[in-house]
Amino acid sequence: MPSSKSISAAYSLARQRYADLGVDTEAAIRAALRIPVSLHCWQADDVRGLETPKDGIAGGGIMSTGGYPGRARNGDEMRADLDQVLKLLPGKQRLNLHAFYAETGDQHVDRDELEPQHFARWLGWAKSRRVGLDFNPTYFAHEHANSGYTLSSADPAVRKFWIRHGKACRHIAESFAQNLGSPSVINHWIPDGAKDCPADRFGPRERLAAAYDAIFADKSVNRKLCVDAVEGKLFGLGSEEYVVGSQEFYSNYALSRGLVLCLDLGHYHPTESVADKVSSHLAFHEKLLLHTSRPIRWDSDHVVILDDAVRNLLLEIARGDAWDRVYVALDFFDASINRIAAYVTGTRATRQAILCGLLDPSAAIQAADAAGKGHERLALMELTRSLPWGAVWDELCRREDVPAGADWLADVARYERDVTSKRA
Ligand SMILES: C[C@H](O)[C@H](O)[C@@H](O)C(=O)CO
Ligand SMILES: [Mn+2]
Repeated sequence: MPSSKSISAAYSLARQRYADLGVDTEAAIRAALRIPVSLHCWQADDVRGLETPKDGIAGGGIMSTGGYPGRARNGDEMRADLDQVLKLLPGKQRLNLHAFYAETGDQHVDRDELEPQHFARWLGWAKSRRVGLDFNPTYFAHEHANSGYTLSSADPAVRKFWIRHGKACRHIAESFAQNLGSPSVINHWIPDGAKDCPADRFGPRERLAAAYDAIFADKSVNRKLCVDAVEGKLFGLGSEEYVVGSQEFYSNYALSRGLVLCLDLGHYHPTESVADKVSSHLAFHEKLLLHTSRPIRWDSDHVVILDDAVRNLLLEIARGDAWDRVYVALDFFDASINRIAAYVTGTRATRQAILCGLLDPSAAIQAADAAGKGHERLALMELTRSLPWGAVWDELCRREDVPAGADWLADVARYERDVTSKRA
């Protein structure tokens, strides 16, 4: 358990070490704290949603596995858990809600009839915590998703149902933004696809483009408040062979319609570098939404750690000075470990990657490169791996009055003893 004094002492040595490389740690700390990270609400309850009591897992292309006790069972428990999580995190956080976390009491309200009032309790919580809200339509875990196709379904009734849902969600996101004074990023992801070779790859994609056009045709929604994003992937559970909303589909769709493109670290072939995609997309797209996640062999949505994929992604944003062109959000769900610790680990790792990006001695590295000294560039890049960023991180935590190092584990243990272990 590092004392405040030893944290400050280690920091002052680290500060000098970075200064020698032309890096201002004070500016990096300030910037790292300012960048909002949007916490996904669905780690709290294993992506089950609040609509109706569910015994099973959420159907539709994603799955949380594990049986660690203490998952949140209702909105109040989710919010209590999130309060605990927020106490352990430095910096600015947002909350990312999914539509099936609507709270409608005893009344059944189907997805196409959702309104801002059904999220009043979430909004009240967000207001009192001074946290911005982001949003997602829930195009899965519903009888109209059972065929494996939603917005791209060949059945016009199914398609229209989901179009109405998408439209309803945009109004909800807009109202969050109006009430909280901060634009709400709404991310559209659908599970549509085929387990095996489809007979027709064209039809679903043409229908999907038309369905989205119908959703985004609603000009009564202010696109400065409701920031629309679309998220593709390579494959999903049950859509191993064919994903209608592929990366290529969404890249072209977002560009041609002026929407934000979402890149999820779990959505590509394991050898693809998402970091390398950033500069290609930002040469054409105005903004990107980044989902930090951790795929292990497949899109398994493991808790984010400070691995090369996450570090390189945020480093790329730093080197391109593209902080105001990205939204950073989390996307993982692990039911096999304490869920509060999962949140804290994943959110801290994401913010640590942001800090590491901001601490990069890019100017020195780029100067070596420009001088044709590839060996110096390489050596400096290697040096960054052993620079004392951890001392800067601890200082950042100290200034925010949140536990440094792994001291937060004691708070997690206390909360588990007093709260989550008592849940049946
Ligand atoms: C629950 C989210 O909508 C989901 O995780 C999505 O963002 C995704 O990545 C699906 O694979
Ligand atoms: Mn995602």
